[in-house]
Amino acid sequence: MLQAKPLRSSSTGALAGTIRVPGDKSISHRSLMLGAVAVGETVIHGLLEGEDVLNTAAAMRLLGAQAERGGDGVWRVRGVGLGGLGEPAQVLDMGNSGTAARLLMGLVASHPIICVFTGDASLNKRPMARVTGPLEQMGARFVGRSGGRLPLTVVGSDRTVPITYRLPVASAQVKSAILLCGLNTAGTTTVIEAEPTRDHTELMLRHFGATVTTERMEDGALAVSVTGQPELTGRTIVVPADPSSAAFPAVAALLRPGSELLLPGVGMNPRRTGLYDTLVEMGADIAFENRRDEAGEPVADLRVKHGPLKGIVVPADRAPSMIDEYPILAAAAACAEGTTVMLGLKELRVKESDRLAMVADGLTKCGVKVEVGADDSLTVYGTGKPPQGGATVATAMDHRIAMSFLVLGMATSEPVQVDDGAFIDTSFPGFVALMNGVGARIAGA
Ligand SMILES: O=C(O)C1=C[C@@H](OP(=O)(O)O)[C@@H](O)[C@H](O)C1
Ligand SMILES: C=C(OP(=O)(O)O)C(=O)O
Repeated sequence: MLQAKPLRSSSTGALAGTIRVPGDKSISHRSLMLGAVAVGETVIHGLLEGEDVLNTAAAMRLLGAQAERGGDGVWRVRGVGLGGLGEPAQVLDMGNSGTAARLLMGLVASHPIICVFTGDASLNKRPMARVTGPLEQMGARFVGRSGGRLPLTVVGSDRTVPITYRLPVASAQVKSAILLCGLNTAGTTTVIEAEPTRDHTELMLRHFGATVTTERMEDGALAVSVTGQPELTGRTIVVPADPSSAAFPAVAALLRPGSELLLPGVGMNPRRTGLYDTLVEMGADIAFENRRDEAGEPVADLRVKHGPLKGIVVPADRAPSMIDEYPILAAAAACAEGTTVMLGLKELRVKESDRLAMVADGLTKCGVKVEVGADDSLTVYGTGKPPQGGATVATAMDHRIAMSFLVLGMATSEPVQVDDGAFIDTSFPGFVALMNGVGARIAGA
């Protein structure tokens, strides 16, 4: 259990400089998992060394792969080959990370081994039936608590069967769990998604040598198929800076008069950039410079300058491309002029915390008028003036809630305190030092 770490963020002057945001969390998890089932060595540059990803690395070692950081900061994974994962002698503790738990359950399900998964108090509340259901259809078995929560035991099988599965909820984690089980299953496994979710699993599977096809169906949905039991070969991976983490310094720069920040090499996969589209629609001055591809993923250097923001309506169909960015968007909306309406936020209720409730409560405490709709929408009434602040906000073991309110505190009349900043290390180690290095005033409270 981490020690609670209260933090206080006070109003700042202009923010200026360059922030090198750490590596993409989604891509980092996947690079370790696929490296572990490939033949030969995978070399990973820029792996996120956050708690969530370090838990994945530890789990891959317990399953028989080698995964180590070299003295040069580069990670090297020596894989066991597809189908070669061994039964772990210990419980797989995935900490705070839904991605690690759900994707790894999929990967081990097609191996004849038994794995016990657990997590921290936040992860053990999150729904797992969304992955255990389809994986059971493929032939794995699960034994655990009622209600489909961790801790639970996966009884894997080397006789899994391919399925065609239509996602009942827009989730890249569910899609990926099924594709990763399909990877070691003879035949073709297909996942149909009505709304496109992040496609890092598909891109990386191809990079390692698997055949993955994407086909548009008559109703507009996408059918993503993986051909089972390919030969995967170790690769070099360059992890881009995480657009979900870059969102925090980006919004901070937008809010503070006179600011200009450069954020180099940020991942610009179109399935991840909904927040940036939204901020530009709100009037933000963001330049996407030097657009290029790095190891199969588009990246750009973001130059963000302060300027006024106006309220807008954010449509529900944009949610999958900015699902983790609503807390920081809400902080921006609180400082904008006019009303921002965010539609289709039901999934926010099952993240590290109930993000819809936590954001609404925290903003209310900071003097911002908000409404949560019965349709899981969030309306934030911005006045164009700095919100009051002067409150302590609860974070409920949620890194993104903590960072969002620390950014808000840079712009409020009185400081904003968060009850616990310890979980920031799950996704953005070094956040406080990097932000203070460009002019923020975040300190222990
Ligand atoms: O696949 C992934 O790496 C992720 C998918 C999303 O979750 P869902 O699939 O539950 O929407 C996102 O919220 C999470 O931070 C990372
Ligand atoms: C939801 C998140 O991650 P996970 O589902 O992996 O815990 C997140 O990082 O915002």
